[in-house]
Amino acid sequence: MVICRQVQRLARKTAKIGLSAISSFKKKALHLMGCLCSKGAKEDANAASGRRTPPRRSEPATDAIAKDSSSSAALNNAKTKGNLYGAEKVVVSLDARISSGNNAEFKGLNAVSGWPSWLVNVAPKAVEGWLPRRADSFEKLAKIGQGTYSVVYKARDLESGKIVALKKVRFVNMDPESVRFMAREIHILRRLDHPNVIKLQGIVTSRVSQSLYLVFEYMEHDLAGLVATPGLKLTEPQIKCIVQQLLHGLDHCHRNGVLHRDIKGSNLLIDSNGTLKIGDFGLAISYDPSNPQPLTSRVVTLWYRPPELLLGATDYAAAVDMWSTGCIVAELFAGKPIMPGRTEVEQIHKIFKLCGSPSENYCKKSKVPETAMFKPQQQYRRCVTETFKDLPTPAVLLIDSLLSLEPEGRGTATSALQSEVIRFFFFFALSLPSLCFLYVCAYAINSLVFLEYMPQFFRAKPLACDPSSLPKLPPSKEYDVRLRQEEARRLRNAAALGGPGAESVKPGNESHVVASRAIDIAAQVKQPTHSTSKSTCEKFSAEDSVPGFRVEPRALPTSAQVPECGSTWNNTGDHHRSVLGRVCSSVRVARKKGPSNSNTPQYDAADLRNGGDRNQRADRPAVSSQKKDQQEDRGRKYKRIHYSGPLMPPGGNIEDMLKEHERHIQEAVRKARLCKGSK
Ligand SMILES: Nc1ncnc2c1ncn2[C@@H]1O[C@H](COP(=O)(O)OP(=O)(O)OP(=O)(O)O)[C@@H](O)[C@H]1O
Repeated sequence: MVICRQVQRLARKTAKIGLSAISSFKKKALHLMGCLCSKGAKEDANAASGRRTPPRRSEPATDAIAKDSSSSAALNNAKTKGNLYGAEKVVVSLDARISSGNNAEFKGLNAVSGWPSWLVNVAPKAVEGWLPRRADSFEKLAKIGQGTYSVVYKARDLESGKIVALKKVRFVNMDPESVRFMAREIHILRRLDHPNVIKLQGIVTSRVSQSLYLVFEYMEHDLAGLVATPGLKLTEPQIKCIVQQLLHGLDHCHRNGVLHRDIKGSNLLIDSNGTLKIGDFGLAISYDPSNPQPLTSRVVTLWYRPPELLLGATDYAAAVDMWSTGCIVAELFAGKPIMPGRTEVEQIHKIFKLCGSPSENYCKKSKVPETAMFKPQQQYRRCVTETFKDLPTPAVLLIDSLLSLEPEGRGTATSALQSEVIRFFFFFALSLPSLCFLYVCAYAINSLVFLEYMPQFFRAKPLACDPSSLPKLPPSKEYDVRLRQEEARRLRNAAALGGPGAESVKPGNESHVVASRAIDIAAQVKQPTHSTSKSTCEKFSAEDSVPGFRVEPRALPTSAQVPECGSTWNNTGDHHRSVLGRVCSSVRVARKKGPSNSNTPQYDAADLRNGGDRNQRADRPAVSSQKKDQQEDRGRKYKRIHYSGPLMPPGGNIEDMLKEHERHIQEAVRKARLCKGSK
């Protein structure tokens, strides 16, 4: 009887699960339909083929994506969030008119609703169904982050009393292309809804500046800041917990046809409860695996960029995010970035040194003809397992699979999480003795299907901890680490030069203690933070300063550490330090020697924010070298054409080029030293 009842209950539960699975499948299908006609992807396609997408004022880049959010479901959703996005009454009245399909009328309504015309004219769908929040309904508390295109503030929502993050995005002369790319970010954010993906809560328009504020839930930490916390060593269960959340978030993005294309520590935000959320969808794009479109290869921050993108691939998918995930997993265990290349050339060299030279098959399969040229003369053997031999075996297996040169070898976020499903299956089967045959099946499936291919990372003990068991620390961000480094350097320079400020760091002086403490802190910082090309963002308008909080323009950090190439990583190893940031752009050097990229895809303004200027942050040192130009003319910056393609001239020799490249770096470092000495 008991067994009978249990079976009945089980049947009912299964039916429920089945129904919810069907409805979630329907939802996903709807999402997918939305992205099938993604113009974001088309734009990338145009960019890759060298065509410039003419600005179409009535049809923004992300128009098609927005069809999804313009559905009555999305509007209903907006209604439920009436307070956040505007008064419910107004949204309801919008609903009727929008559904009439009169776009012009909608634009007018939006203008009436308070959206600036430069936004509704270019990207009406981005804000469809939402009403703007007023800037004065927030109180800025502090600047907490700075990105390439944005400044992030901690703020208080005066209506709800909640603490939020305001990401301020400024546009240059309301350039329609930049607005369109911004709109794409908004579209993508509105489509995603998952506990491990940052939620866009609303948009604030500013009357006094040509900018928008995106309102997000406030997150205390980012992973880059956490990893760089002096003295902090994450335990294996904590690392598993972080990676698991990251994979869940990525799984949601990929299932919804979104590639993030910038997975890195500073974009993985963690709140005070230990919940990780993927943030910064500025480079994200909608894609349809069944109808792939060429995409720009100039995405993903250099250290986390997969080999195929470095080689100029334009046909790629979710595997690019999986490579970055592999770099993150290894970084969490090693306590520092594993492949901190200074240039694209150095980056690909580091990859080959760790993951082995590409095979003949890889070169043949690669759709980028230049791949074969990158085959180093000296054959590198893959040494991922040796390099990480001190790490737990399941972790090494996971890293090894995620860092596959072949994108197909990296698996998917779903497959990386599969072992979890199996664990659940085990539990389920064990809890019902009458169904113990399921246990046998589960075991058989697991050993046959997964044991060989799946890293058993999440199944092996120790298991992932609960997010609430992640370290409780004061708010820490990559930005905080940078500030600490900058302050230490400033004090160090002042002491060395004996100039103004030197007095305050004389021994015996109390400030000296402060200075040496700051230097200590900088010395303790385990990981270099990523300098970004914020030349333009560093000029703050009066609007940026808030009472009691003055925002000072800051110099960029110029030093970072570089571990020995090919060295073995462990959790305790000392970090090699080296001077960076003064390196001339060897990428430019390489390109100067190269052909005039005749057979290289040209990326036009359509992808500027995406693969062009925005991505310059990826090539950090190269960015620094361009900083001056950018300061000179921000407007012109948006007109520059960037391209991705061969890093080497046809017939060139990779070894010679690397030697030449190294020589240029050494020369630049020597010059910088001389310069410093002569001051
Ligand atoms: N919701 C949030 N809560 C707290 N801090 C945040 C939030 N969103 C972003 N930040 C902080 O601001 C920084 C910059 O934000 P974000 O990455 O979104 O901007 P970006 O211009 O795209 O930056 P980047 O060019 O570095 O990718 C992040 O690294 C993070 O530390």
